[in-house]
Amino acid sequence: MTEIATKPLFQRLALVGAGLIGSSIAHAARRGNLAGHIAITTRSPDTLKRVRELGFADSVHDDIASAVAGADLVILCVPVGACGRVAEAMKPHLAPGAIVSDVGSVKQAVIRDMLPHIPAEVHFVPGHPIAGTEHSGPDSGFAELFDGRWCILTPLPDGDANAAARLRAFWEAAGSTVTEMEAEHHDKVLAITSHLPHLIAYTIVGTAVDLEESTKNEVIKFSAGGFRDFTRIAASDPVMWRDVFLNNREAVLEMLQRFSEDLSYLQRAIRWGEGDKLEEMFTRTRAIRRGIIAAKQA
Ligand SMILES: NC(=O)c1ccc[n+]([C@@H]2O[C@H](COP(=O)([O-])OP(=O)(O)OC[C@H]3O[C@@H](n4cnc5c(N)ncnc54)[C@H](O)[C@@H]3O)[C@@H](O)[C@H]2O)c1
Ligand SMILES: O=C(O)C(=O)C[C@]1(C(=O)O)C=C[C@@H](O)C=C1
Repeated sequence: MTEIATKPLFQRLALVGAGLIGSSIAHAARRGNLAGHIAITTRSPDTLKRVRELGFADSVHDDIASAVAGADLVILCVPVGACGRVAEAMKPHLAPGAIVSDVGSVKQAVIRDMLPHIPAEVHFVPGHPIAGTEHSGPDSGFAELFDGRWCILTPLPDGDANAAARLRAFWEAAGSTVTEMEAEHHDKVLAITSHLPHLIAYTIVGTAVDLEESTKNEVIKFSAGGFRDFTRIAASDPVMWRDVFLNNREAVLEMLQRFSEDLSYLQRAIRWGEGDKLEEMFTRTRAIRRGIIAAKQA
């Protein structure tokens, strides 16, 4: 159970981007009384209209200047490739002492793109909630998204410790368990735990779709269990994931190289009938799954 704060942690929370993550933060902030006022802005007029209809913000702005003005916490919830441009646009309107954060799935590229646009008297604390779904847009958000999930902060080495502590308190009150990491390490870890699995899902579903017509029909008809899980992941937002791969190129390519080598090893074992090698690998991976479940129950 998450607690409801008696006094809001922030006076005015400004969210830039009202998709799955932006709208979920608004819902979670409302649920926990985390902000005295929730202001939202986003790029498309259709999304702005929908956010007004859904009513999860106190004010909805068609310009970034009025949304971030007077905010003591600003969180960018846009695709990682757009973070630099958004930071540049909001720079002149940020209040001194404000905390600026983001939720991008990649950290080094976001820091590289945003940092030049952060005024000296504003505190930049990058972040990444490890929580999501395959859905996008303002209708997809919900208050419970972050409950029991990790949120990784990657504070800058010379950043303000008090600002990081305040952002940590915000995410904890939103239901998350917060940890800190260096941005480079974050990008490596997420490349294998999140980015590569998405790339594999996109590939396997694409391969199935490219099969000749008769087989394809069978794939759809009998898609249960394993393949269905891949189709869920492969339904994730194309723009978001395009930006993730373009902005975490080095780490993803490194993990992809290692993955390809391991796949070739299994391919060889199948070709030469080396059942012991297959069994040994599958036994190791089963133990990992069981370890994850046991850790969750502990
Ligand atoms: N979806 C997930 O599972 C997940 C999980 C954790 C973090 N993230 C990160 O959160 C961020 C947002 O992802 P999402 O899932 O909410 O995506 P989404 O597609 O649901 O929403 C993106 C929002 O950003 C807006 N937008 C796009 N470009 C913009 C710009 N230049 N200026 C202003 N608004 C702009 C869109 O209109 C939309 O409202 C991404 O950086 C992503 O890497 C996503
Ligand atoms: O649960 C899902 O659908 C997700 O893909 C969430 C997921 C992940 O890979 O775990 C996706 C991207 C993020 O940056 C963080 C979380």
